[in-house]
Amino acid sequence: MSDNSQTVDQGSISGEADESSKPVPPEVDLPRIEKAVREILIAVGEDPDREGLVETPARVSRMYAELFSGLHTDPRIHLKKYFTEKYDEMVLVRDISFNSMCEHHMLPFIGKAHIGYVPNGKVVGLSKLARVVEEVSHRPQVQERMTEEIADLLVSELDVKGVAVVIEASHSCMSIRGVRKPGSLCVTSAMKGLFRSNLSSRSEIMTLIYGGRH
Ligand SMILES: Nc1nc2c(ncn2[C@@H]2O[C@H](COP(=O)(O)OP(=O)(O)OP(=O)(O)O)[C@@H](O)[C@H]2O)c(=O)[nH]1
Ligand SMILES: [Zn+2]
Repeated sequence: MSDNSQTVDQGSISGEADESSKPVPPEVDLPRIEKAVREILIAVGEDPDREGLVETPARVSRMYAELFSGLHTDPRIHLKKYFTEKYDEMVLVRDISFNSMCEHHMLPFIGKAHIGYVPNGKVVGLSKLARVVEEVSHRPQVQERMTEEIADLLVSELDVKGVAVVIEASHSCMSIRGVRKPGSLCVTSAMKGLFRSNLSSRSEIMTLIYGGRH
């Protein structure tokens, strides 16, 4: 077990540094997670002191710190910096890959987000949309809420004329356990402003997202 200092053990195996080298948010209680993981190992009938598992609680605690890092960040900051442009046509960033954790089972759901918007004078750097996805996905989530949250952020921060967020993901909780349906894909969309009110804008953005691919 590590002490309370929140410092991150760099790991003893070379090449293992990527996950553990990320800064851990000060709010995350690594020793508490370690303790809980050790308890789970005992509860499922494992010996947490056997060689292969000795480092597992510490490793899993760092992993959760990373997977839930979005609980301690504010994605709005990425939308504060924008460019004033006259461009008032659609902008689409397609195929933004993400991984999130379903809040029902704490298992990953993995997929792609597509974000389209029509600016109202404010245009953001394209990477900022991916940064928003990163932060919103690194929380315990359900796909529908994640989709709405991204759309709402663009409305509130950029005052866009319209935003369309489409997310497609496969949920491990449906493939590796329970109903066991690998290959099923969940598709959600949130349409705001003119994408909600104007059918032709809506079908145009869907064509830009899926055109020629399905
Ligand atoms: N709507 C929605 N459901 C989700 C999401 N992630 C997981 N789920 C579902 O959450 C539900 C939880 O159902 P419960 O009946 O409480 O839990 P369970 O007994 O483990 O359900 P099964 O998965 O059917 O075995 C399941 O149907 C999951 O497929 C999500 O992002 N959105
Ligand atoms: Zn689940």
